[in-house]
Amino acid sequence: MTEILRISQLSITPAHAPERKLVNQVSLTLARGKTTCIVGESGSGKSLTALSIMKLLSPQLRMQGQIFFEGQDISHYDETAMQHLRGQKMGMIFQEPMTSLNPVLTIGFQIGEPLQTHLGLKGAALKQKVAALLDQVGIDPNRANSYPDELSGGQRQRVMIAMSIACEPALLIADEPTTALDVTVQAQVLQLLNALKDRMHMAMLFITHDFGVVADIADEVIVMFRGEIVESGSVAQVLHSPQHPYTRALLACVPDAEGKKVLQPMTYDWLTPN
Ligand SMILES: Nc1ncnc2c1ncn2[C@@H]1O[C@H](COP(=O)(O)OP(=O)(O)OP(=O)(O)O)[C@@H](O)[C@H]1O
Repeated sequence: MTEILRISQLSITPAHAPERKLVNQVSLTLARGKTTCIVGESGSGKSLTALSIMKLLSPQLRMQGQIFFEGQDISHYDETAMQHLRGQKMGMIFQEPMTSLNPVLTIGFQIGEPLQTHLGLKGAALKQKVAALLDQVGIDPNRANSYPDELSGGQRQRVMIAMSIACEPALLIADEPTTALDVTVQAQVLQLLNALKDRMHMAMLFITHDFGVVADIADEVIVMFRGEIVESGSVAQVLHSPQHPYTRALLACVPDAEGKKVLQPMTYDWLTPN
């Protein structure tokens, strides 16, 4: 296993309330060519964990712990050092591409930006690489001059994917990238991410609350509850023999064969009182 990222004892608290642990003592390792899914209900600390890797936490939050990226401790990197990593060595895609895409710039220009900034590409070489990236994510390269609002939701997410993989990052973080898409488009985007991860041999950290998605793409699974990891293991272990009552309760919410959600009342009697 080639380690790409290791988080050691990550804790995140509001600056004004250091006793309130939003993320508590989280440790995890991501390997090259593998997809690790973080699952958990809303507010369990999934996004904060992902944002802390990129050092994109709100200034109102404080982070403790260490983050190693390709063997380097990046916990104390300043903004300039992080800008060098972001978009080049680490890519990130979010649930809603319109919040990240600029509506007044063409998609070709936006896909080209990281290539200019990090790799110094310009002119014909830049145009050629943008066309190749569009093709790679399943968009006709002739659409490079389109604006984001001329595309469907699924196509916009494909543009975001093209931007995030443009410099062939070692790590791709995907925070609920398919939640806003309809089921068919969701399956296509998952398939695309999986294929790109394999082709480029990236480590992928994929955040979701959907065990159907986990079953489709995960190698490893981490279950978070109230800021802590309650269970982790291979996808087979966690999905087929979950050890923790919270994981079992989450799994019980997965829709059955007819698509009906079988909600089980969740009890928290396994929680130890603080
Ligand atoms: N800037 C902030 N200041 C204070 N609390 C915050 C801040 N950002 C997030 N939180 C809190 O931290 C907790 C974890 O948030 P996080 O966004 O990581 O959850 P999540 O598991 O990703 O949820 P979701 O699936 O809804 O995105 C939540 O209780 C949230 O309200």
